[in-house]
Formats: sequence, C-alpha cells, structure tokens
Amino acid sequence: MASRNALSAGASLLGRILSRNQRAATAVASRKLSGAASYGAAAAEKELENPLTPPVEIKYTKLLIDGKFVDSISGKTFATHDPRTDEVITHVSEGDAADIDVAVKAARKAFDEGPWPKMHAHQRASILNRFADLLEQHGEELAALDALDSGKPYEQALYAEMPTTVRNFRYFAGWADKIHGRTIPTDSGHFAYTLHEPVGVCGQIIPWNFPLVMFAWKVAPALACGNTVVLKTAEQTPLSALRAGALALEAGIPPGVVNIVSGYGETAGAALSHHMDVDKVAFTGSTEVGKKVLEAAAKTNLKKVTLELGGKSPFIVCEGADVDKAVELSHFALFFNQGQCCSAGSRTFVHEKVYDEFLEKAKERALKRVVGDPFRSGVEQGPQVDREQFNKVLGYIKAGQDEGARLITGGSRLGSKGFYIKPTVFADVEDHHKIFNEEIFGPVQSVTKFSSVEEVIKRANRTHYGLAAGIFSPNIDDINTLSRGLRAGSVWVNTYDVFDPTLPFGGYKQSGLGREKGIYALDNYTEVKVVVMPLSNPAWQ
Ligand SMILES: NC(=O)c1ccc[n+]([C@@H]2O[C@H](COP(=O)([O-])OP(=O)(O)OC[C@H]3O[C@@H](n4cnc5c(N)ncnc54)[C@H](O)[C@@H]3O)[C@@H](O)[C@H]2O)c1
Repeated sequence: MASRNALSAGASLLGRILSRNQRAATAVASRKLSGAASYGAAAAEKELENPLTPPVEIKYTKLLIDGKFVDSISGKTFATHDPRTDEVITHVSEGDAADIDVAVKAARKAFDEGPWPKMHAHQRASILNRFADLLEQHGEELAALDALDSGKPYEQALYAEMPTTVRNFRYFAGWADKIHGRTIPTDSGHFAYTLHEPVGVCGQIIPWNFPLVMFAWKVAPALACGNTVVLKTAEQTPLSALRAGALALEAGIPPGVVNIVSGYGETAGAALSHHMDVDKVAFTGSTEVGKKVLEAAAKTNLKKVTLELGGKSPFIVCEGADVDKAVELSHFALFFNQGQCCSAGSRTFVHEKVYDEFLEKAKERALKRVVGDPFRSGVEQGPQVDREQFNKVLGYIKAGQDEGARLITGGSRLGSKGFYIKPTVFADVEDHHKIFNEEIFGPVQSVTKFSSVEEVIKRANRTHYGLAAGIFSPNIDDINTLSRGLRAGSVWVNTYDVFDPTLPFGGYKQSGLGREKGIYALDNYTEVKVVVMPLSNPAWQ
C-alpha cells in the first residue's frame, strides 16, 4: 500500500509530470512504435530529420551587468547549438575574466551602497514574489528556450521545471522576513544576541542539465538573504537565464543585484572562483571541476564554497516488489532528462527472485520510450545536450560491451542527425565495470543482481559518490535497514527525484559540500554575527 501511495506520486512534482506525460507518452508510443517497437521506423526517422519550429523568439544574448544588457569587453561571442541538429541557434556575448571583474564590481556596489541588503525584508519578499509571478507568466517562453538550448522535452520543461522554478522563488521569498538570530544567555553576566547577515557578493556557477531550475536553486536563496550575485551559466545553455534576468529587472530587483555572465568554464568560471572580492561561490557540475572551485577558493580569499556534484546513485528493487511498478520507477529514475541528472538512479540493483522478470520488462519499457523531437507532444526523451556528451555516452556504451556486460536493448545512436541515443539497458553488470562506477550522464541503465539487504548496502555504498539512493520495497524492515544504511544525501523510498523546494539537497562523500533548498540553504547565504554587551554598567564606563 505504501508503495502504491508513493507511486501515485501526488507529492512529487516530477512524479506529476511523470504520470501526466506517461499517459500522453504511452498513447504516442503505441501509435508510433507499434508492437515490438523499432527505432528504425520510417516515421520516427523522418520526424527527426525535420525538426519542429520552436515557439520562441530569442531576445537576450548579451551579458547582464549592473542592470544593463551589454556586449562583452572583448567583443567576442560564441555560438549556442540546437542539439536536435547541431545547427547554430544564435550567438551570445562571451564573457571572460574582464567581464567577471566588472560584474563583481557591480555586485559589490549594489551590496555596499544599494537598497537590496538594507531594505525591509518584507519588501524584498514582495519583489521576489513579483519576479516569481513574471517567471510564471513567461513560462512557455522560458520552457521553450530551455528545450531548444538543451534538447529536453518542452512539456517536461513547462510542466515540471517551470513550476519548480517559480515555487523556489516563492518559497525563499517566504523566508526573507523570517531570517533572524537568537538571544543567548551567558554565564558571565552578558547580554548576547546573534544577527544573521547576508554573506555579500555570491558567485554562482551552474550546469546545462536544468538551466532554469539551477538558476532558481542558486539565485532565490541568495537574494532572499539579501546578497547580490554574479551568475555564470553553462556554455551549452545560456539563453533562459538571460531572459529570466530581464524579468528580474522588470520585477524591480535593483541594478547590480543579479548579474549574468555567459562564458566558458576555464575563463569566466575560473575567474569567478578565483576572484578576490567574491565572498561565496556556489557550484553545480562535475566533481572534477568542483575540486578546482574549492582549490581556487583556498588559493585566493577563502571564499565560502558550496558544491553540488556528481553521483552514481543506487536504485534498489527488493524481494517482494511489484515488478511492473519497480520497472516503471527505475526507468524514470535513470532515463529522466535523457539520463542527464546528477541524481540519476544509475546502478539498478534487483533482488535475485525478481531479476529475470525485471530484465524482460525493463527492456520492454526502454523499447517503448518515446524518443523524438523535444517540441513534439508526448516525447519522453530528446537528444543529448551536445556532441561532447553524445560521444561520451556512446563511449561508455562501448566500454560496457567491451567489459562483458550484457546489452539487452539500445546501444547506438538514433537517426542520423542530432544527438539522439537509443534507450539502452545492460544486464549482469559487475561492480568493477566502468559503467557501474563512472557517471555516464546518458540514457544507459545498468542492472545487477543481489541476494540480501546486507549485501546490497555494502555494494551500493562502494562508491566515492553519495548523492542519492532509491529503494523500492513493500517491506518496512527492508526500507528501514536500507534507508539508514545507505550513505547518500537523499533517500527516496517508493518514489524518486522528489525535488520540493522545502527539502534539502546535497551529497555525502565526493558528491558535494553543503545543502541547497529548504531551510538548510539559508546557512549558505548568511553569516552569523554575535553581539555581546554587559548586563550592567562595567567599572570602566
Ligand atoms: N551534478 C550535476 O548536476 C552535473 C551537471 C552537469 C554535468 N555533470 C557532470 O559533469 C560532466 C561534464 O559536464 P560539464 O563539462 O558540463 O560539467 P562541468 O563541471 O565542466 O561544468 C559545469 C559548470 O562549471 C563550469 N566550469 C567548467 N570548468 C570550470 C572551471 N575550471 N572553473 C569554474 N567553472 C568551470 C562550466 O562552464 C559550467 O558552467 C557530465 O558528463 C556529468 O557527469 C554533473
């Protein structure tokens, strides 16, 4: 019953999109991929050859600094590509160290002299709520920009990612006037109280897999606490944040409070993490780059650092599980967003008693997955974000085959244009296989067998990551033992990828430092000051 309740996914935003899309997707799937679905179906190929025109006009391509959209100092631009075709969508101003410096100066001025940190907190909340309203009103446009730039299904961007983006701003707007310290009794006859003050200028570096959601996770808590920000978007997906930046100005967020610099990691990103006048940096991306960001902070001004990094999360299907539901949820846990999720359930552990049935049904489900133009209704999976990721995923598929994992479906590109990959499932994957240890970040499910809860805890924890874990079981004893035994920042039981703004998110081990979202995020964006004074006049007064 517990699993049925959870699977109805009423509590999960992504669960809602899952079930909403599922109905549409199943209908499209059966229409497009009748019987034993074939990717080579002429109709599907033809659709991929002739992509739809996205319902969006691109209005903002310059850097947003000090309330104005400006060219980069070097005058350079870079192309952003449509992953459906690899054609250029548009050219965007390319910020580098010089632009980061100007943006940091604007953010510093807005912090030191501007109204934002000092205004009544309820006024900050009103402005943030107005910003949330504008984001909501422009939901279709913003979702289309993300779908175009990243290849994610437009319906997923519109029905799952836009609402969570808006909710994050509303949630943190609600905190703005509730951030306060305590009075503290002392043993020494002093009166003491704490003030929770903004950290200052916050550098924020985000990835390409969820451009707007990452924008919201970073910007909303920083602004609610009274900070100013310089945000560096991912070079693959610069468009939606620039549009959101224009809406931030329209909402009344003062100039210099939100600065947005498009550019590359080695130049603009590194300049931000090394900048001597940035007080804090929040980064989401690969563990490899996360280490560089931490090193940059250590080598410069010891800016505070939070990191949300990679994962290799286990999804565990226990004895007694309803196999159809386990297959559906594990499929969602891995394939959501083309498999490009830091929290992807990318190691599927299945109890030996249900293993064979699970494999057969997991293959069937992967074959039914609707891969196609992200602007077509009912599509569950679009192309990978760019050529680099596409080649990387195909490289992992080859490594899986070379190392002896059993490929049961997929295993190659789909079509001849763009970065589409067939939903792929490997069976009998062993713990030492590369595909079981490294973050693939693609539509590749790796399934392995286990015999006992004790065994699976040991194997699931045998990784340097610790971001998330999924448990699928009807048995409360197994659920309790597993949820306490797994070393991960989020454990989803009979559900997956629940990203409510109220819940903290972050990693154990090399999956990160600190927590984003929820009340825990406020700690990242505030300094604590203690003020101490004597209770009675001291002799020297
Ligand atoms: N945890 C996540 O949410 C997440 C997101 C994206 C990618 N990844 C992982 O990272 C892999 C590589 O993808 P990627 O290259 O886009 O990730 P990445 O870590 O290189 O990029 C993430 C962000 O960091 C910036 N960056 C890159 N080098 C930098 C540097 N030296 N200093 C400061 N900022 C820098 C990038 O420009 C981008 O904005 C993926 O295959 C995946 O495994 C994880």
